[in-house]
Amino acid sequence: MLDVQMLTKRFGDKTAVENVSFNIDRSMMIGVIGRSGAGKSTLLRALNCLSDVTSGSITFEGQEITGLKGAARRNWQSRCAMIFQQFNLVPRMDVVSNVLHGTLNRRSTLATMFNLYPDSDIHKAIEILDRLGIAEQAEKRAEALSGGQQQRVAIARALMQDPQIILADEPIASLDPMNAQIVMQALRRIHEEDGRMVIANLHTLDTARRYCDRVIGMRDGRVVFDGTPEQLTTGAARDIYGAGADFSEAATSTEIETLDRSQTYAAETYA
Ligand SMILES: Nc1ncnc2c1ncn2[C@@H]1O[C@H](COP(=O)(O)OP(=O)(O)OP(=O)(O)O)[C@@H](O)[C@H]1O
Repeated sequence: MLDVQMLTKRFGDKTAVENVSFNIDRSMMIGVIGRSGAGKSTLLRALNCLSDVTSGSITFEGQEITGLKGAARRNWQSRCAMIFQQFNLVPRMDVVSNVLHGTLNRRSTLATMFNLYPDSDIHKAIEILDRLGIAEQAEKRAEALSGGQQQRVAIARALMQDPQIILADEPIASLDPMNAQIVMQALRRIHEEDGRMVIANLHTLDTARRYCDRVIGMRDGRVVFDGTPEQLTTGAARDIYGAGADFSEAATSTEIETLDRSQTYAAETYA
């Protein structure tokens, strides 16, 4: 499906991604982990053709992605929707209109200028919001929603494109543990129910372990780990994060685990 070979991206003297290779042969949920500056965002942006690569190749279902221009590039970008840490919604615009923005790639300039959306698209947008549990927020301005709700609006906007791949760049980094969990569960469901591939940059080890089928660990632009969550031992994590023997996994964990523990505790207490 997705094949990345010897991908390199330099910014002047700085090599952000260096000779990265991996092959994903079926749709799965993949977590990319590593320290700040390891090259995770640069890799995702290259996959989405948001920035040109220095060398190497990316192919999806046999099609070369690197170097795509114009309409071919836009077509690829609509097949692999991107979600960002800061949601990138239009704050003053209502939720449904934000979601409908996901259809921009396939609408005429005139329709876009006059905000003309076919009824079928509006129904689809509401269905997707409903699926993500936020249909009742449809008429509100995006800025009036919580961070977790805004990220679900961003996921809904991505789903409007009916993408084969969802690329999520630190999708939960700005969220509290409860909302982080809701957003990760939404991404997991989208993968399982729709068969879409999800590739998410994650800053926490426990999130990658919990939600992903495969984890790619990056350090200084290179892939230093590629395996299942079970293979991601403390020793492997230490390599990825370049930490010493005193490495503590807790340092790369959010409070999600704590939250789960307290939920289990509550469940046990009230059982
Ligand atoms: N546009 C740019 N110009 C110059 N250097 C850049 C640019 N984008 C990224 N870099 C550098 O490339 C390296 C990798 O950055 P990147 O943002 O991909 O890392 P990251 O793993 O996503 O980190 P973070 O989690 O902090 O976003 C960093 O050293 C960064 O400073």
